[in-house]
Amino acid sequence: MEDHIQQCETQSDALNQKRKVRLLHSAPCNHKGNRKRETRSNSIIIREPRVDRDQRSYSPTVTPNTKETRKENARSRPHSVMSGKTSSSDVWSSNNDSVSLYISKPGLAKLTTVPNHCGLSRSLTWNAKDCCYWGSTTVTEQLREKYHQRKLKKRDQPGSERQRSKGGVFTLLDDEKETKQVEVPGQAIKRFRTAVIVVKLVIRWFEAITENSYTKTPRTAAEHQYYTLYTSLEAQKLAFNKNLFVREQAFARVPKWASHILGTEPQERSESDCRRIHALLRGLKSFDKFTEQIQLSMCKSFSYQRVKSGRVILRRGHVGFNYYFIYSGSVFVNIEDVNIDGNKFDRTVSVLVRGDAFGELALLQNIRRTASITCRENCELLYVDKETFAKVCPQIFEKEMEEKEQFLMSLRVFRNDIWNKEMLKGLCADAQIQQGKCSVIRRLELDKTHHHRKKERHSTPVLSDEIINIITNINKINEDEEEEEEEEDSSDEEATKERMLESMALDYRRDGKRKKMEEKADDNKEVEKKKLMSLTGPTTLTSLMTQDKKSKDGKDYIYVHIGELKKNEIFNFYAILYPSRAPPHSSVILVSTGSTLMRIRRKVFFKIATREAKALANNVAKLERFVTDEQLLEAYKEMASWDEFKYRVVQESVGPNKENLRKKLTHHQIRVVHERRERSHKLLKTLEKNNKIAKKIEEKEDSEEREKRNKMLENLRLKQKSVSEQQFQLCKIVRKDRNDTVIGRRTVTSSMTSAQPVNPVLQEIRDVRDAPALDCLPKRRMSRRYSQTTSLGACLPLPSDKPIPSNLSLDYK
Ligand SMILES: Nc1ncnc2c1ncn2[C@@H]1O[C@@H]2COP(=O)(O)O[C@H]2[C@H]1O
Repeated sequence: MEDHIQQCETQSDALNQKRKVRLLHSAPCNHKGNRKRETRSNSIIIREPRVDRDQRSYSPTVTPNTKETRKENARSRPHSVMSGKTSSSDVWSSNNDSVSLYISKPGLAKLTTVPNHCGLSRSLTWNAKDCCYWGSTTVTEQLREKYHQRKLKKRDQPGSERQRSKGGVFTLLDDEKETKQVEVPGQAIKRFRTAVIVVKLVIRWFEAITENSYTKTPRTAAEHQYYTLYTSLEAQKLAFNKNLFVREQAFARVPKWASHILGTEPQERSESDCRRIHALLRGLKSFDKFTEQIQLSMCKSFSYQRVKSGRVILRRGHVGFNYYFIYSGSVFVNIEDVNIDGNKFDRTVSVLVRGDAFGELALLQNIRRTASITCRENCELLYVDKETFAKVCPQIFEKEMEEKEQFLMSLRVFRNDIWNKEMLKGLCADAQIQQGKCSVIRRLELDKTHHHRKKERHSTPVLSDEIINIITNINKINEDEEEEEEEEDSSDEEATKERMLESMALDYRRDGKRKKMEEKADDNKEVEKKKLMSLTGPTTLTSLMTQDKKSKDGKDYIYVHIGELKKNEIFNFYAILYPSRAPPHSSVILVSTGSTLMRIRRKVFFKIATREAKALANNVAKLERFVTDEQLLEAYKEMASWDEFKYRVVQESVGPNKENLRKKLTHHQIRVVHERRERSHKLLKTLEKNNKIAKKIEEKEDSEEREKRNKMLENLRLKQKSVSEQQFQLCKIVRKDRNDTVIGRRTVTSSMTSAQPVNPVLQEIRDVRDAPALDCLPKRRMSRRYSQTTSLGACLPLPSDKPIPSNLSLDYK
């Protein structure tokens, strides 16, 4: 806009130099002052206007609408020309130096000149009944001077009527009544500029807030690893984000029509609009739990918001105003935690995705936000305000609360006689329902004898990288801590246990890949990450294992899957209640795989529980049976030896693969191969000899000899047959040794492998098969050459001068 104005100013300066005021009128206006369609026949062009100061009216010079005048007008017309229909109160203006047209009444036009520099404006009026403004003009120096003088004069006059516009542009009002109210075009531009500045400032302010939200908010470990993986291009290449290709994602965008409806005021939304929005949102998990009536009333008042990845939507401790639904994208739920050193840090407890909702706790209980919500991916949110929420939602949440209460009542720990309704309500209010499966993993310390064995194993009992959120630093529990103190403090153990639950909604696969990315990160990031790690402890299985390896105690740990959490079971209850009393084997990890959990905070539990309730919990917890470390170790040993046995059997029956073979080839073996090769040469020579004999016999013609010859031929054929047989077998063995997957006739049974007793004939054939090549090749390429040579071995030459009888099969290829 500013550029445009600048351009116009330059143009008008140029026109100023010509000292010419040009006003062009062409198409006539109708009686309302609106411009009629231009018809050449009756249009007029007004040029070189004369301003009659006394009459305050404009007397244009009328020139005929000829071809020449039109051409000249076209040339002189600046870019800033505005044209179009005029109506009452329209202001046409191009820039501050231009003469503008203001239609105050139908058929009455006011001309306002606004000199650029001195800030003066001049209103002129003329009858614009049949006129249309087509051009721009400039105020002459002389005119400007006069205006200036007149302005000063007017200012000095005590009773003079003078108005000062908001934009600071003066409007000299004429004595005549019709010129009293004049809208100054320059003023409009000024206002526009002010508006632009305000908008710019607001945008900058928002940007600053957004920037703060990104940079000043400390990230949790989960956030950090997510952004490390999925924000850098390099990382994206390495980590394939399958979610980007999930079908649902393609459709999970609020369509344009819906965002348009959601952008309107609630009172402007029609019944059908609400129905359409309702149809769109049906199927969202947390939306579906409301009755249709509530859903419709929500649709009436929904607002729509897009939030970019990394933005903080809610901050813990803030006052709650809205209740949010996630239409697309996902968010992190972060709470504050305390680490071993007593430092506070943010920890991701959950990831909410499309269909989830958040922000109800603060509204329902009239408290501050209990957690911070940060955008994980770009999100589309729909939210209702506090008032609407208060009107429609509480019934639903009451129902949900009842369900939670019912569930708690079904548990032994929350017996009716000890836990009254109020207490249960208190628990349920804070409790979160979380989705996830619950495999229980435990860290097991291996003894020295098993340290060795473990290395031999080719599979570990650890589930996989999916098991990520691990409890740590169990050994550092301060055992002297008083029980009561522990109840109050959110101690390390509590944090540890909470971290177990953390695992339930995170994307473990991605987390697992984090380590690789960490290695690639720059120094600053490394430092940051180390700081983060020191706060939160390792968050991936890989990092935990690395830590275990590095630990100075020299102990060897493994992670064992010890079972599944069943319905109505409480996870590691005793250790959660009394961390200091818990045996060291309580290093248990809960791994999410698909069930629904209710998560009660230990702190809240102790806050609400009475003495009896605590005693009851204690009793229940004591009934919990965990396998001991010894039992686990025993089971592990058995498993390890079973694994070893299986491995050995497989090795023996399948034989060494190509890679292993290459590694295992010793000098001795190479020598053996040489010897075999020589023997195969000998065999070939014998074959050739036989062929020569056969030729000689054929040459002899007498009948006596013929019989002999026939016999010999028969013998030869038999020999040929046996050779081809040998070659066939040789092929098979060679292929088997190459570890090829051979289909149909090529398939070699395990009876042919080295693990089986060796047939002397086959042994001979083996000699042949390994004949060429291994000697002259570098070790690195041996296996390849080996395969080449073995395939060559399958094509050993046969006596070619006699056609092979049909009964001799060479169908071994
Ligand atoms: N552990 C959690 N799991 C999932 N959502 C949570 C958890 N803790 C808090 N929230 C949500 O985060 C919101 C933060 O604001 P509120 O306290 O209003 O309401 C909170 C819940 O909706």
